[in-house]
Order: sequence, then structure tokens, then C-alpha cells
Amino acid sequence: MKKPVIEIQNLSFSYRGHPILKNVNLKINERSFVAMIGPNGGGKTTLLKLMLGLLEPDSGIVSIFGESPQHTAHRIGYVPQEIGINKSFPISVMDVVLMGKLRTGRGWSRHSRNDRNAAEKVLEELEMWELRDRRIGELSGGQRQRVFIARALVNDPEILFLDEPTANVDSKGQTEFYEVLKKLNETAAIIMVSHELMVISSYVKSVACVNENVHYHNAAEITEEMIDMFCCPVELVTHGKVPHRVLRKHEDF
Ligand SMILES: Nc1ncnc2c1ncn2[C@@H]1O[C@H](COP(=O)(O)OP(=O)(O)OP(=O)(O)O)[C@@H](O)[C@H]1O
Repeated sequence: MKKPVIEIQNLSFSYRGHPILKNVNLKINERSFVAMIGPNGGGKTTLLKLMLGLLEPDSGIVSIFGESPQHTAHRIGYVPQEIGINKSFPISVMDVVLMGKLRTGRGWSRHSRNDRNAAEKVLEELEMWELRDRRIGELSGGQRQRVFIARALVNDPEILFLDEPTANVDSKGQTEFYEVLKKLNETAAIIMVSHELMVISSYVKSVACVNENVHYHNAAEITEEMIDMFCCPVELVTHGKVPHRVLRKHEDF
């Protein structure tokens, strides 16, 4: 039987008194692949930040591997939605990926051979090895995004959180990227915010609809209700043999 890696109980959160998430209950098992969908402003990024321990709930409990998120950061990878970066900062692709290996108390230059091997492997997987010495500011938006994905993967995370990771990535890059995720999913749970359900529908195993509350569908299907009532911005257009799914009604939990 699969073990839960994330458990959220009766969580509520507000920004300066303005409620964003109310009474959220969610259980995510090991090796899940969850697409987190919902309307703009529905609370997806906020929920990710609560699971990462970057925000504290007003009430309720978030536990990751049975502990508070602050204690489990080293087992988690995170690709944020927007990565503020000074483009003139003289840092190479390889340096950014190695940042994923930094630990408190270890200096910048103390990367072991193993760290470098791990960075090399992940850069090759994401077809970024050729660009390893390039300055980060000299890359295209999509290339830069891959570098930050590589940084999150370099530690072999047991849970990977991604916030709209392929927004700037072309369709070829997306396919390669999802293949990398599929492989990682053999050992890790993946929770990904995305508005591109058609693209991810062949990879995800379940869907969490986030709009103040969370409805978790333990099968990746799309319902009409989800679009009408829940306002989830999901494209239902299918092209030829592109797989698609239909979600059933939200079930009470
Ligand atoms: N730091 C903040 N301070 C105050 N309000 C915030 C802050 N960050 C987000 N919000 C508000 O919280 C709500 C939820 O935001 P969040 O970013 O979680 O939504 P989202 O579902 O990820 O949206 P999107 O699909 O647009 O990325 C929004 O109304 C947003 O304006």
C-alpha cells in the first residue's frame, strides 16, 4: 500500500485578513503525479507555498513525510512560477544547477565530484549540457526555465513541486521535460500547477482543483462541472489521437 507523503488537515489561510484557502483537506501518496488546476487567483501558488513551509497556515496542519515542512526541505525540489534574476549577474548555467546542492555551512566552492556528476547528468537529460558555461542572462526564457528545473532535480527530490514550469517551453521541450518527470515519478511524488491540462493529461495520475477549497480527484479526468461550476480554465479541445479525460462530479470528502 502506498504511503501518504503530504497530509493537509483543516487548513485555512488568509493574506492580511482576506481569506484565500478555507478548510482544505488533502492527502497525497508517494509516487503521485498531481496536476493542480483552478482559476487565476484561486490559491494554487499559495497552497504550494504552504506545503513548502514558506507560509504558515492560520489554522490547520501541513505535514510532509509526517513532519513540518521546515524539517523536510532537503527532500523537496521546487520550481517557482517566476524566478527573479538579475540578467547581468555573472553566473553560469552550471553554477545555478549546483546551487541546488548548496547546504547550510558549506561554501560555494566546496562542490564534490558527486555534486558535479549529478549536475552533469541532469543537464544532459534536459539537453542543456552544451550551454553549461553560458551566463544565465544570455539564455532564452525557455532555456533559463530548464536551468531552474535542472536545479530542482539535481538533488533527486522525493517530492517535486512545480509552478507552471513549461510556460516558456516550446512543444518539443515540453515533451522532453514530461519524459524526465515521468522517470522521476517512478521514485518521487510530483505536484504541478498547470493550465495546460491537455498537454499533461497523458502524464498526470490525479487532479486537484483549487478555488478557495480543494477538490481532489484521484483519477485524472475532466468534467463539465469543473469548467462550469469550478471555473477551471481547462481546454477540452482534442486533436486527433491526443488523449483526453473527463472528470466525474466532485465527491465529498
Ligand atoms: N503576497 C501576497 N499578499 C497579498 N495577497 C496575495 C499575495 N500573494 C497572492 N495574493 C492573493 O492571493 C490570491 C491567490 O493567489 P495565488 O497566487 O495563490 O493564486 P493562483 O491560483 O496561483 O493564481 P494564478 O493561476 O494566477 O497563478 C490572489 O487573489 C492573490 O492576489
